[in-house]
Order: sequence, then structure tokens, then C-alpha cells
Amino acid sequence: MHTGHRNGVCPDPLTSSLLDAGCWRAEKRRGSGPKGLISFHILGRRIVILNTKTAADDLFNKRSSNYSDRPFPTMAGTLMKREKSMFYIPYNERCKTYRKLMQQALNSSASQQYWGIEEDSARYTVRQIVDTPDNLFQHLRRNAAFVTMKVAYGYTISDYNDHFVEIAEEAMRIGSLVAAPGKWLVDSIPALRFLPAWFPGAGFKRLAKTWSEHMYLQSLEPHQWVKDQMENGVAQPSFTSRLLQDTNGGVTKDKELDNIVLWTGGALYAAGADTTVSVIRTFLFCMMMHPSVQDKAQKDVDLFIQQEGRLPTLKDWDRGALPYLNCILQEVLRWHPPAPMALFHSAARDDVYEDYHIPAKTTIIGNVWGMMHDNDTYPKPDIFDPDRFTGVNGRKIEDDPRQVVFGFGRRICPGLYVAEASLWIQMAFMLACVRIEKAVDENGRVVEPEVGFTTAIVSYVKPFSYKIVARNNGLELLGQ
Ligand code: HEM
Repeated sequence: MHTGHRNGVCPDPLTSSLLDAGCWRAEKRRGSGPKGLISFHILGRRIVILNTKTAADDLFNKRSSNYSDRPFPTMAGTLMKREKSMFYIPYNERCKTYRKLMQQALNSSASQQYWGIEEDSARYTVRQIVDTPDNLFQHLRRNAAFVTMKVAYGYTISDYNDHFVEIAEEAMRIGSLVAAPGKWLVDSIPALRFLPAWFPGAGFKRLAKTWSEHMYLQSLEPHQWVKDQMENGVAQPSFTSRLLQDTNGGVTKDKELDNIVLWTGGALYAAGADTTVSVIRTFLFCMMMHPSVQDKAQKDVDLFIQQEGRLPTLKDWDRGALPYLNCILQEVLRWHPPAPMALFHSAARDDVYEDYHIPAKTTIIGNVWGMMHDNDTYPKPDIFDPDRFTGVNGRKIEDDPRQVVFGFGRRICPGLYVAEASLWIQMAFMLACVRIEKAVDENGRVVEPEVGFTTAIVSYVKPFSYKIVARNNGLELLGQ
């Protein structure tokens, strides 16, 4: 039985983050046994990485009663007072209530109420891309911020320096800083948390106090804003307003419900904004690098426009229009999953799996990237090829990446329907209205972009140069 270190230790645990791109690739190589498991210690934490869908299914689904908690690190959890945060809460009764509310508000039929918002925002974004193509990446961020703020709070962001967006972005920055593996000594030596805040070297405690207040405000301010709107009878329907509404149409007096809605609403921006931007950025990068795929997708969209005399909508998506676009979306998600190691799970009790002893509180990581680049499931996995999913020329259709990319078991992403709709409509409008090509330098030479990825819980294709060419057919139908 394996109980401790194996050869599969991250190259340099003190300096390389578990989330480094090199690391998730490395873990995939090392875990090439039948179930692709790796177990090791890093900075006082025992970690198990699951590299195959079989292992993920065995633990996250079949033994979900034991593998649905989250790790609770000292800095990001205890000192930051994040016990109630969706991203740190164990799978207890409160968490079940969070998930029930999210499921009610974001399931496949409920999420249709956000289609109008997603369409309007995508339309505006494409218009912005055409007007100021140099700011492409900002436009993508604005789109995600607009949609998540509308969904969560019915709040319309302003284009520049929006207060709620700024505090939410700052909270995300803090969230990833405090959760960075290896950054905080107190995560390896939890007893340090008892140092008085004034003690030399205990600056982390003072930071945690300030940051924790900031993160709480990020949820509290927009939540309070919705309640004020409701009291004045002018609230736009949203995740928060619907859940806070009592049977008489007023604001609930139930303090517990109010607090639960505050914490669930506060999770939507952090969970939804970065992930969807990452996917669209990868999509644009892949379209630029694979002009023949872009051509084919644009032919489909053009044909749709010609037949219908309008741009596609999410209703068309729902009835299966533009199937090749769906295959592109699947391949974008597979080729570079935005959360390459999902969110970490934690074992509630001791367990044994495949000869491995897994003690309680072990961090369990589903290596989404590794599963999406498994040569047996996806031959030549590094090649971007939407035809994996078209069944063209009798080709065997490969596994749907969405079964993995949105995470696992009882903690699977509750926002996946909202996410998919937003991604599809942005992609459809972009294909209709613009073409993305490689940039050309001042000497007329094509700039060959490097393929690189940022490393954090949500990973992006690194910034790249590009050229945007407007397509008038689509633009004429886009409206103002
Ligand atoms: C392409 C876009 C997205 C991807 C790839 C994605 C992926 C994920 C993944 C991998 C997890 C962790 C699952 C696990 O622990 O096994 C997760 C959790 C979560 N996602 Fe998403 N997500 C996306 C968009 C969204 C959106 C738009 C929302 C909200 C509207 C959202 C809300 C959440 C929440 C609240 C959680 C935490 C669930 C929990 O801890 O129980 N996500 N997501």
C-alpha cells in the first residue's frame, strides 16, 4: 500500500505552484498507471491527483459522500474567515442549500431567463470589438462582468471604472493570492496563526484581516443594493432578487435565508467571469491559428443568415442550429480547459483506493487538463480538431469534454448552462461579424504567435497579437 511520497512529486515544491502549466502536464506523464493516480506530500499537505476519468468517476461520483468537501487552508480559509464561502465550504447542510438554490436558479430551463441578457451583451461586445479592436481583451472582460452582474444582481455595469466590478475584481485578485500554494508559511505551520497580529513576521495576519473585510464587502455591497432596489420597487429580476422575494413580493425577513443568498450570489462573479473569458480568448486564438476551421464555421453562419435573414439566437442553439459551432465549443473546452485542475476536493474520511491509503483531509485534484489530453480518449490530443465531435466520414465521435471540464460529482459547476449559452452566442456573433487573423508587422510579415498559457486556478491563453477584419453581412444585422 502506498502511504506517502512516490516519484510523482512536483519538480520543486517550494517554488513551483501546483497549478503551473508545466506541473499539470508533468503530473499527467507521471500518473500513467492504469488509473493514473499520484499521491505525494507538499508543504505539509497530502495531495492525490487523479489523471483519468475512471479514477475521477470512482472517487468523485461513486464515492461522492467522501469526496465532496473542499480543502480549508489556514490562510485562505481560517484567517480569511471563508467558512461560508462556496469555494471553501465542506459538503454540509448549508452547502446543500447553496447548491439547491443555485440549481433552482441556474438549471437548464431557469437559465433561459438570462438568454436576453447574454444576447444583448454579446451584440454590444461584437460592436465594441469592431469599433476598437485593439481593446479586444478588455471587451471580453466587460462582457463577462456585464452578464454575471446582471444574472447575480440585475445590476447594469458602467463601461468604465464600475464600482461593483472593481471590488469584485479586487476580491478575485486577493482570492487567488491567498490561495496560492506555497506562498504562506502559515499553511505549512498552522500554529503560526496564533501569533499576535503585531508580532514581527505576523504581517500575514494583518493582511488577512484587511483582505477578509474586503472580500466580504464584495458580496455585501451589491446584495444590499438589490435589497434597496426591491424596497423601492425597481429591482430587475435576478438570482438575488428572486431568492430574497417573500410571498407578498417584499424582501424576506428571514435572516438565515438572507445570509445564504448573500454568500451564493457573491460566488457567481468569481466563478463565472474568468472562466468564460478564458474560453472565448481560447476560441479566438484557435480561430486565428486554424483559418480553415474559421472558414467552415463562417460558411455555416452565413448560410443560416441567408436562410433566416437574421443572426442566430439562443433559441436556435436550443433547437440544435449550427452543429459545427457546438463541436468547436467542445474542442475549445477540451484543448485548453479554463480550469485545468478544476477546484480541489478533499476527503472527509480515511479511505483506500487502488492500493493507496487516502487519509481524511487529503486534497484530491481532478487533473482536467490531463484527462482532456489523454491520448487514448483523444488521439493526437494537442491538435485542435473540432471534427473529433462531428462524426464526419464515419469517424468515431470522441467523448464530450463537458462531462469533465465543468468538474465532478456533487460539486460540479452549477453555472454550466449559463456559461454555455453565453459562450455559444458570443462565438456565433463573432463569427458572423468579424474575422480574426494573425497580425502583420510593419514590414508586412505575418507575426507567428507563441502558444502559452497563464497559470492560476483559471488559466488563459497568453496575450497574442491579432488582426480583426469586419464582416459586413453580419454587422448589418447586428443593430446598434
Ligand atoms: C466555461 C465556463 C465555466 C467552467 C469551465 C466552469 C468550471 C467549473 C469547475 C471545474 C468547477 C469546480 C467543480 C468541482 O469542484 O469539481 C466549478 C465550480 C463552480 N462554478 Fe463554474 N465554470 C464555468 C462558469 C461558471 C458560471 C458562468 C457560473 C455562475 C453563473 C459558475 C458557477 C460555479 C460555482 C458557484 C461553482 C462552485 C460549486 C461548488 O463549490 O459546489 N461557473 N466551475
